[in-house]
Amino acid sequence: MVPPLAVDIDGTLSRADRSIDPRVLDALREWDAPVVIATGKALPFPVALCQFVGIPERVIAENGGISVVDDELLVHGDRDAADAVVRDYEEAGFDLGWGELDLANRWRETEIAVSHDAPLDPLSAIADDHGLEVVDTGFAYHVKSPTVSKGTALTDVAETLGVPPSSFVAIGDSENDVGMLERAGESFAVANADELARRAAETVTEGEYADGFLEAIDAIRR
Ligand SMILES: O=C(O)COP(=O)(O)O
Ligand SMILES: [Mg+2]
Repeated sequence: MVPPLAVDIDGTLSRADRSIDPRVLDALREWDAPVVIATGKALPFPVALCQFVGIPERVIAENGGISVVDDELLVHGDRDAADAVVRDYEEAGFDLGWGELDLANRWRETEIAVSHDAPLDPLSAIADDHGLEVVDTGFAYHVKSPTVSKGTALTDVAETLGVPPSSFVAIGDSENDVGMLERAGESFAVANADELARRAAETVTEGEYADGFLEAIDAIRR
């Protein structure tokens, strides 16, 4: 029997350019236990990934701000708080860096994503003033509640599935994965992972990106 899997998208199921490595699609579909897709992306992205892969919709989105598992929706974060940070950031002369049609935030309900091209220092200072924090996923900055993470969401999702979070294997690549890497019973960081994820994971794979993911699930199966 394989254990339930909690897996990040960008940097873990993807190639370096953020495209999904097609080899992971069948690997996820064939995994013989629950798969939870856990991402910083807004909810429609992991839901669509589950549908296109052909597995039940079990997802943690927005870094734990919102989750779906077996027909149940769990909401933890507060988009209004993040919007107040955006207002102050824009009043100070900065912008989120996504252009006019901001698809990164259009369907986001509990936090705000900011482009890596936007300046970080003023964003961190303003978020701090509002009691929020900024996490860097390696692909974007996310302004979020410090009490919400993929780890706190994994605890709730696991409860809904009727298993402890420690029954999961978690695989990720960045600081937004630390909470779930810590709560899972077994954890892997892919070789391209940032320092915080590498430190939180029990094992760092030799392969980068999806190569690392495939290596990790092979190791779990053995
Ligand atoms: O949306 C991001 O910035 C990163 O997403 P991820 O959590 O799937 O790596
Ligand atoms: Mg990632």
